[in-house]
Amino acid sequence: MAKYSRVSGSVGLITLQNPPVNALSAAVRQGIVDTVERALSDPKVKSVVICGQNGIFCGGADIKEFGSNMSGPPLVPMIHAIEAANKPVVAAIEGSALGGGLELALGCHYRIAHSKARLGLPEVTLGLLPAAGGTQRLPRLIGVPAALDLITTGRHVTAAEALQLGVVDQVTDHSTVDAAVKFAQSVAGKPLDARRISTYPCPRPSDLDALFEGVMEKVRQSARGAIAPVACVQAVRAAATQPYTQGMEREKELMATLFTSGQARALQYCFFAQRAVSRWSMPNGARWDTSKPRPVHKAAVIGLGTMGRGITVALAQTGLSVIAVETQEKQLMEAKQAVSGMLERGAKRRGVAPALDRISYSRDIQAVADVDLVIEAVFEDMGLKKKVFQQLASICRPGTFLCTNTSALDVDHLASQTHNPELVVGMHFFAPAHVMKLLEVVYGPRSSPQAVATAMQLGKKMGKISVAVGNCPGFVGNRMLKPYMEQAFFLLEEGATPELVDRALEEFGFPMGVFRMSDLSGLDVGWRVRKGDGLSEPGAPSGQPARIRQGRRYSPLGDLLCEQGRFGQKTGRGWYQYNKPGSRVARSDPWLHSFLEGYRARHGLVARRIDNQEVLERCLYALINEGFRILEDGIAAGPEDIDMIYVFGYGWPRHRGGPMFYAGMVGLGKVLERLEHYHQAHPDVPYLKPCSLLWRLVASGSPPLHKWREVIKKLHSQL
Ligand SMILES: CC/C=C\CC(=O)SCCNC(=O)CCNC(=O)[C@H](O)C(C)(C)COP(=O)(O)OP(=O)(O)OC[C@H]1O[C@@H](n2cnc3c(N)ncnc32)[C@H](O)[C@@H]1OP(=O)(O)O
Repeated sequence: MAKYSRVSGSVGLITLQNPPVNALSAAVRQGIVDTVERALSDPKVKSVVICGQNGIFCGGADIKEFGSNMSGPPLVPMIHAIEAANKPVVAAIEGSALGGGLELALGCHYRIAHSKARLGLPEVTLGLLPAAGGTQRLPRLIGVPAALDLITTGRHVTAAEALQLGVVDQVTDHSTVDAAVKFAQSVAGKPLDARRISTYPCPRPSDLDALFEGVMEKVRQSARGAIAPVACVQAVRAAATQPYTQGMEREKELMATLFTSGQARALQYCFFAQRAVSRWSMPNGARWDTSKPRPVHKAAVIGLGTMGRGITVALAQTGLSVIAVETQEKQLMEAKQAVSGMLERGAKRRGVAPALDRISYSRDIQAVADVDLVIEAVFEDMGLKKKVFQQLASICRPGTFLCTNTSALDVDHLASQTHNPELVVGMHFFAPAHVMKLLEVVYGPRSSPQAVATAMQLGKKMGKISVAVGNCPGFVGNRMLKPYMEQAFFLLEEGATPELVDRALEEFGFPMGVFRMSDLSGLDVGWRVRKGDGLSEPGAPSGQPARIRQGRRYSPLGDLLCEQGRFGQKTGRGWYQYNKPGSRVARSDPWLHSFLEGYRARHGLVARRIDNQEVLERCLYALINEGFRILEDGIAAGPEDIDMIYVFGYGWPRHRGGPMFYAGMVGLGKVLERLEHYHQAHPDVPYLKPCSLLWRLVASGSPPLHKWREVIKKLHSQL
């Protein structure tokens, strides 16, 4: 919808009305067409202002409409009609002008923005391109290199940057609509030919071919198989090399391919899933909309290793007062220096003052007595964490939330060390904690809804995608990683190399394959966990075959590498070799290959040819199967939670939507059939046995992902 009024005697004011972001739904587009026509045909109206209600200009096309049959007037002719108008049209930009919203503004003759407004063409993040003339008008207005940057990254720019680039004509700190109306009056009757961007020649850089080749190369590398960024470059190239009308044809043609692509569906799913996970629920019925968080002004971090330092930085940058505790003097001094460095670098990047004075450091845990919330981040050892929780329970004032940063340990067991287990939750950060977007908020059976709500809200304030999950070994992310890694090890035993497995996963879109990732995070991490689980020697009972543990197939390959001191990048050797300890460039290691050959010979294993498809099916379907078990167990409330954990914490390619979405795209029947096939071939690998929820979903006709919750609910009610 769009409201029309006449203001200051001669200015037609069109206000877009579609809360919350004034998206360009069919009704809004119809409203714009009607009100523009009305303004242009009213002889009293000499100029026009377009604005959005509630302080936001326009969040772009209505993404919800993309999945359905589009009706209503199309954007392109609507924007052309505005540009062709014989009265000046001014866009008054408050809040956001994004996607189709900015394209609408580019069709106007002038743009005035509030200083706090953000502008951008984020279509690429939805698997699309700015197909309402954005790829053709923006390069004509601001030049090819700047347009390529905005269109291929989708980044939002501030009003100040938009002014500097020439996207807007004026920035105001006051009422944007008042400024636009005044401006519209001042330009009434002035010639408009020079204000129609589509008529501008596109500035042609002298090194056009080199420029586009360079950008295409960069985009291909960072896109990891995503098609939209490549199409964006092709569309801008058309603007630089062809007349406007032909450029528009090219834009339309490229958009047609993207619009119906699986990648666009996946990315648009991610857009909504990212927002859906904040509407959390627990199996006991507690929910985001009925649980009130308590404000947190002062927090404490216990333990200033890598994780504790990152968490301290993230809290301070959020504006909280932080007490950072480390009992070892040397560690404390080192941590203080490291935290200050991180804060200074972050502040420099963001052009703000570093939040150094928000942190006070202490060696004495008693210093946390009056904080609202504590995040314990000591070494991942249950004995040590228990001791800290017992201390916290006696030191902290009543009502203090006690959170543990653990990647796998039993949150409920820690809660039982305190007098108030309802105040305890897990906050599983990902390294580096001040950079990584994911936070798993882990509730135990006794965690109160208020504790969960408070941790979720704190995560949001810290700029994290917070996902509430139940308590089980590994929670969601690491629990699913186990079968994935296990399959990768088995593939090595059967004839693959780390290079082959990693290449398949990287071509799929992961930034790093499983072995390169393992070298980065350190092989000793998993070794410690396996030892704790009694899997790795010497915990395993003597006399049992080397490749069987606890009655199931086991690969000791990772343990054997650790026994050789090959912990990955930090020791300069792991699944790959590195120039020196700490170096990041992985090189193939002949030692590893002959080690694998020797291992296979010792165990009577005959190497066979393994292709990319088998790598993907075995690693990914085993991981997905565990995802279904997690849903079945009620550890995650829905598939969106799992998908966002994998997209934001584990490098799952966003254009593939997350593991559960991917399973739906492949077809649940196919996933089931391949799991059955592999389980028959490897009956001693329980992770390959299709779980009952997957069977049930297939039996109920493989419903679309948004209907899975109904099937899960039925399953739970029958248990
Ligand atoms: C021919 C094709 C031409 C054009 C193509 C396009 O224009 S594609 C769309 C391009 N636009 C975008 O990508 C912008 C997406 N929106 C945002 O980035 C943010 O929502 C925004 C506008 C910066 C506001 O952020 P804020 O944090 O304030 O709110 P939130 O993100 O939680 O959104 C609030 C609710 O609005 C829904 N929503 C937002 N944008 C759209 C949209 N374009 N279409 C439909 N719905 C949108 C969002 O899902 C939230 O809904 P809720 O139910 O509350 O979760």
